[in-house]
Amino acid sequence: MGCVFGREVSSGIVSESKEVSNFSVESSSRKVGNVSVKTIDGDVVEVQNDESRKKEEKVVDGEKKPRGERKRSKSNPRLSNLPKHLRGEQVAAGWPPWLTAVCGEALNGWIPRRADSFEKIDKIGQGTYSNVYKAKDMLTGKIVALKKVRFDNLEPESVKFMAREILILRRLDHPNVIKLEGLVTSRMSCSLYLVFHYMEHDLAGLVASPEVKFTEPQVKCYMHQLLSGLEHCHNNGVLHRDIKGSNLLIDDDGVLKIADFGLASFFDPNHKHPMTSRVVTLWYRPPELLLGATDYGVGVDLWSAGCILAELLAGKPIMPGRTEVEQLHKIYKLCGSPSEEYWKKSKLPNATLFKPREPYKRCIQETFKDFPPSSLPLIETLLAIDPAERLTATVALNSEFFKTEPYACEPSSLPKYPPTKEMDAKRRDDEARRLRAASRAQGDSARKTRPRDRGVRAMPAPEANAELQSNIDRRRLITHANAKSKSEKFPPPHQDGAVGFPLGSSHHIDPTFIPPDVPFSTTSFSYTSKEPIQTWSGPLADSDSVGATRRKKYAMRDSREPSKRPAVKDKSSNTRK
Ligand SMILES: Nc1ncnc2c1ncn2[C@@H]1O[C@H](COP(=O)(O)OP(=O)(O)OP(=O)(O)O)[C@@H](O)[C@H]1O
Repeated sequence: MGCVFGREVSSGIVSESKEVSNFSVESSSRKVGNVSVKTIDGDVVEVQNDESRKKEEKVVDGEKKPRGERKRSKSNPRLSNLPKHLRGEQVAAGWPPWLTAVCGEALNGWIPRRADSFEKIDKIGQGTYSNVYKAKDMLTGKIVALKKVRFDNLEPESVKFMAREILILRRLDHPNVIKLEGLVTSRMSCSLYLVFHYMEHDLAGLVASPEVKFTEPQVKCYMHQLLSGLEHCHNNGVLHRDIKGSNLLIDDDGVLKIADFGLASFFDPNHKHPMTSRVVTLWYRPPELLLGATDYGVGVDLWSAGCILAELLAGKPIMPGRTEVEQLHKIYKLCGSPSEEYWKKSKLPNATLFKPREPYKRCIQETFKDFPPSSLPLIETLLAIDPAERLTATVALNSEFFKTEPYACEPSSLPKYPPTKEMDAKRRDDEARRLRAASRAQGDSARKTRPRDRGVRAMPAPEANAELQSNIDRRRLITHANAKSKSEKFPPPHQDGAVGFPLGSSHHIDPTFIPPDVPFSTTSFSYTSKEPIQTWSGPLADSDSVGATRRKKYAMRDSREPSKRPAVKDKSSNTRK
């Protein structure tokens, strides 16, 4: 239940909204008990019970708020504000009404693509709330990526966040930002597919690949593209809030595109709204978010960009923390602890919990002494503890790093890599694990066939994050609502026990958890350009425990989902996204 069946009136995206109105369609609404059924030309397009409809109206549509809560609101860039008659035209064109209600503006000029006008080739990615497929567009012959987004159309928040991603993607238009090329709605499932240009690689996969070692011009080339994409997002009032290697996609022409706007948010530096601090994958999360900031800006993305720059030069992630507490200590150890002035001015919610007794000294120059000298001032700026000192993407693009020889290479001159997605690295791990198991079965020591430790993948932050039980519960609700699509199910509640990470502690980080310095003395690293890339992420463990870790990780894949969208589920916090 809870599915909305979008009527597929045509295939192909049209560029003129006029064409949309050419469809003549009869629509009607009727009530069966407390359930409303809407039909268009005899097809059921929406089934909702009164309760859920009220909830949805209250949240997603300012005009329909119940009496007493109604306010004449100004145009809110976070929501779609399409006039009713245009919405009607969109419904007539085959868009599900709930979708036009939440992101009608983003649908303008488009009509829905039919699922059967694409041929699925392979599953190429699995995200927190999506599966991504390589597919062929049967109309154009183009290879595309189809991102199947999971959501429940009766859950206003779930719809709202899905809509936000679409609205944001439609507002951005830059060579270094992934372009949303169309939407597919299907009668058969509750899912919606987002159509993107197909990208062969992602930066995390390239960094993890044993064959790849970037030169300075290549690092500059990727960083220039990343910062250009970020500059565009920020200038258009969008914070990405999840910059990390696996969200930086690269095509065979070396073009980098920022992808996955699932956590992105509109922001207006002149009209600030509190936002959730539970964003950005742990290793790339800036200190202010770990300290609970809800008033932040472009600095969060710039911090992540600084982590990426250092990672590209080091060949491994620079601060792979396993918990929020450990992450913060890694930051203090490398970047120094916040100054007294910063503690005073920032008034961060978790400041009292995390103010070290003795200040930590900043040691970026010593730690990265073998990096190209022109990279150090930029790393220093991007990894400034005070977000105000990180400046902007535009300033970073004008830094000495890009003006000093050797210059950035052209994207087209970058090597042509074999497919190297994070997913490919996972496949490599699985294959290595299979080989180990086979050799163990033959009585061989598993350690003899152990592949490079480098294959042991990082635990992405959402997995390492502490989760709120309410988030998990909410996911379960969505699961039940979506029970139709079997393969998309989340694990039943009893399997959540396999997660292995503490639940219910996201805003309550137990300071007693900090062992005096044990985790931190083992995580220091030094970089020399001559060193081969070594084990680059995740805790080292013997082969057996590696197997256990991976089993845990896969068991966690679904249960970690809530942390990806903390504000959606984190009812205990007063934050808005
Ligand atoms: N346009 C694309 N071309 C090729 N692969 C893609 C494309 N978009 C996404 N992918 C692959 O699918 C994966 C998941 O996509 P995406 O990050 O957008 O989803 P998500 O559910 O938000 O994931 P996550 O939880 O990892 O952030 C990506 O890491 C990437 O490997």
